[in-house]
Amino acid sequence: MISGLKNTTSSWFEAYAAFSTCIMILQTATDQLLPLRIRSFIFSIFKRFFGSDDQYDTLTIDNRWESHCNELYEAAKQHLSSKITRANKNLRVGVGWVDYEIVVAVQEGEAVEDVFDNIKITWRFCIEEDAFRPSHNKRMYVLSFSENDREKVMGSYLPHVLRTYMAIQKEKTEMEIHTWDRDDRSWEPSPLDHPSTFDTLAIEPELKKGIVDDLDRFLTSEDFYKKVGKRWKRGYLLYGPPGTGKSSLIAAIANYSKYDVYNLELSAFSSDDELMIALLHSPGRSLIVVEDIDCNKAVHDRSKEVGVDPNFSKVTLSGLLNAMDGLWSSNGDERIIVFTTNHKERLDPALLRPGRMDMHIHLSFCTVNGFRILASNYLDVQSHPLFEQVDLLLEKLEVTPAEVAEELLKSDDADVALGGFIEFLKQKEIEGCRSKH
Ligand SMILES: Nc1ncnc2c1ncn2[C@@H]1O[C@H](COP(=O)(O)OP(=O)(O)OP(=O)(O)O)[C@@H](O)[C@H]1O
Repeated sequence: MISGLKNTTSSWFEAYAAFSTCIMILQTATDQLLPLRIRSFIFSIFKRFFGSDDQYDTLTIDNRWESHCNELYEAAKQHLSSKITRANKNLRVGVGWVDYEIVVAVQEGEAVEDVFDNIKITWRFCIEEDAFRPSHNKRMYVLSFSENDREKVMGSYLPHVLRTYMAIQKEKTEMEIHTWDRDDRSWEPSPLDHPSTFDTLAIEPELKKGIVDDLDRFLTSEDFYKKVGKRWKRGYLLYGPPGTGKSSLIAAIANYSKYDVYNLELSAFSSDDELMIALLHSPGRSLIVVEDIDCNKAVHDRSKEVGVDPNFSKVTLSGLLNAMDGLWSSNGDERIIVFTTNHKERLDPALLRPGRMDMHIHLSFCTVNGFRILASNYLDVQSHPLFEQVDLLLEKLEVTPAEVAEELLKSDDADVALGGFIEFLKQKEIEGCRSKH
């Protein structure tokens, strides 16, 4: 009798195990073969027949919106990472940039549950592959919820997700620098890792104040820009000799505004169209930088555009200007664009005409005030008996802040470093370094 019962029980277990295996195989097959949108649709039909009376709506948040970068996608990504719980079994891990912390994200198809104002929302991350152009794979978040909650989801939940993302963006301390990946046709981020701030910048106090005031006005003037019907954008042209702090000022602007940098290396683009795509794919709250714009032949010599073989065309000045105008008229808000050049006089007048760049900022050789800032940064001294001698020499000679910084770095001992710096300046004087007057 007991052995009979055992037999029955074990056959039940065997049958159950076989059934579970079939279901798992079927689930894996459907997961792999059917796109998530179709799976969600089938799921909603099953729910309708076998589940409660509730019907489900789905919303898809693509990584691009009409060829622009979709910030709601970035917001969703950030939101989901904070909603992962022990119930989630299929996760991805990687290393973040801040302190090399372990970062967790969901695998494709993994459901993440969220509750907001008594409504339940299920999220899934999904990739739609483009078999012919893998670099064009679409990434998306699909959220499903009871159709009765649609208004709450659209009117309160998604704005809440976006607002939270924006608030975190404004507070973040680690900026990113993005470079254009031609194969992937997307921006590749890496840490900016440039400690320059307006406090460490060795430039004249009035100039510094002028830049900071302009930035403050810009960053807090959303309503003003709306009122006067202007796009919320600002352009700066930084010019001056090498080593006078153009890149340092860009990093200071990024660290101050908390905007990520998008580095437009013009030679990396094969055509004006690609440049336009890259610009349109940059998100709002970004600092778009074109460094050494005078080094791009087409950009300072429009005659070169004539007769260029279209199959091998590179970026042209008109292409750059069009892309900028396209960006200026796009909907994405809050953008700063910065051009740098060592030779402003070589730039095409089209780049300099009023309205193109809002502020032209001249960075020049180290002044006495600039030297005081560098001495404080590098040696932690605010006054020193050798300062008088340094001041007299600096007033006569053209020395870049980069040269000063390099000399001051040579010793932690202020007497030694300043003594060495004076020797360096005297040597320059003997060698006939151009004097300022
Ligand atoms: N105005 C400045 N204030 C503080 N540090 C500066 C300044 N200018 C230069 N430096 C120092 O010199 C280094 C090089 O300067 P930076 O790259 O910013 O100059 P640049 O004008 O962009 O030069 P280039 O035209 O060659 O790109 C910086 O990392 C910084 O240490």
